[in-house]
Amino acid sequence: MLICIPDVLGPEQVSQCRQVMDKAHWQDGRMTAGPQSASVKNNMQLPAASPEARELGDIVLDALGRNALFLSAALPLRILPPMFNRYGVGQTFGVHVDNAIRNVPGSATRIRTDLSCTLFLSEPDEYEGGELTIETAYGANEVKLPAGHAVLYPSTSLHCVQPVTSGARVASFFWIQSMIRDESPRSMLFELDQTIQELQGERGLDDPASVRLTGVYHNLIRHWAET
Ligand SMILES: O=C(O)CCC(=O)C(=O)O
Ligand SMILES: [Fe+2]
Repeated sequence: MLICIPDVLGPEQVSQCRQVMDKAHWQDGRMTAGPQSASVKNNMQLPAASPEARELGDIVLDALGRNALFLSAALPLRILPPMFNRYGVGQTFGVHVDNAIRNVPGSATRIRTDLSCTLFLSEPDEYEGGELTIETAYGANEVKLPAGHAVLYPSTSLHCVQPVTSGARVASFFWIQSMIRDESPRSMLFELDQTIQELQGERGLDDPASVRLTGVYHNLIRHWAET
């Protein structure tokens, strides 16, 4: 399942991020890639330990923690510190799958990457190309979203970033270990949660059928979740 999450950051937060990124020192993106992805990766990144990456990462994490759609879709257990990338003209990231396990920089903690997320920080009219192409069972999806919007997709998917042919594309990207390891139960829980919220909107929070369904939702989480 591929989910677009609008307005993770508002316009002021996007411009705050952009100002910090404009002044930051960038490094070759291959520094954080495994051997297969390094061979197809050609972009720039903010060093993970840099003050800029930490400052911006906190803004993104804070926004994610308040985003009901993100929380419902990802059911996050751990989120890796957000990273930031830039593709100038001619830069691209060829087809790859993200590493299954990643170390949290500067700690012994490792996370399993269940979900990958790109939060767009450039407006679509600032660059040509640069679509994030995600392969799904139903074909390839090309994703290019307004600045401040994010796409969440299973880390099991093959994906690539098309070459940028004019302008530059900046984004935040990060990985999530979900409380629900597998895509299929996670998607069902998301559907159920969204449906319950719709029912509650129509019938009120104390509608008996919605209350029973809310019970089912939590009991399924109890059944499936790793904490
Ligand atoms: O830039 C993007 O949208 C995705 C980056 C990516 O796939 C990666 O760093 O593994
Ligand atoms: Fe990737």
